[in-house]
Amino acid sequence: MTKMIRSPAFWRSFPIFRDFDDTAIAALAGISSYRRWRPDTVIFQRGDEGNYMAGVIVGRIKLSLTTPQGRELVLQQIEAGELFGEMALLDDRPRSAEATAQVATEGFVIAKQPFIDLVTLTPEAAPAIIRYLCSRLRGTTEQLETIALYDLNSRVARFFLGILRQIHGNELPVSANLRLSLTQSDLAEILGASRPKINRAVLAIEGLGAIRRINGIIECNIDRLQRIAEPSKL
Ligand SMILES: Nc1ncnc2c1ncn2[C@@H]1O[C@@H]2COP(=O)(O)O[C@H]2[C@H]1O
Repeated sequence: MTKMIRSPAFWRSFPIFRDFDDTAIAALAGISSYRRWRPDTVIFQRGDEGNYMAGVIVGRIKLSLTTPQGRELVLQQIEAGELFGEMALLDDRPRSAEATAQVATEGFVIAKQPFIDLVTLTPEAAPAIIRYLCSRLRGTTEQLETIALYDLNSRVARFFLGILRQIHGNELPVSANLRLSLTQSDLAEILGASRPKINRAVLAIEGLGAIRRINGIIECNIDRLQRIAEPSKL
């Protein structure tokens, strides 16, 4: 695995590093170290000092906020090929959310000061980081829109369509199959609702013929999902 994080192709598979030149890529390999996190490990807490950012090679990290009463909002789930913990590193403020490994996860960390030095020396870095942060802000806007403006059936439908777009791009087929590695509790955390309510919404969507669950696979009827996702278009 350490061999893998020395390879330029590995680094360029992370969109933020795609345009880095060979020197910068070699430097990245030199300032990063391999990490392995067991399931349920809290990697950092909100408010901690942030002296590294991290990336996922295999597995899944949850970024979330938790109230003192234990209510949780999942901001994002980070999968292979994605980074997290870059904000505290870039703005010199404490961690803005908690990071937890949801499953056995392998990844790497990049120490703060060497990364800042590298960014200062790499002209491609600033535009790449700006693009990355813009895409994160767009994700947050969509999440806010979904939670604030849509009822739960629409939220679930929008969630399925979001995953299908990650797989197929914006031109979705008429129907597509999904295999989710998430439980209904995970879905409840992501969509900001209780598990029983998510269960009712999934049943309602199934009752409307937009999905069919067979042996862990979700068969999606895209047109019906889109109608539920955007009820005003009905
Ligand atoms: N709104 C958000 N959407 C997605 N990811 C976020 C959001 N806010 C914070 N994060 C990530 O959660 C991380 C928490 O630690 P950092 O603040 O260092 O960096 C943060 C980002 O990587």
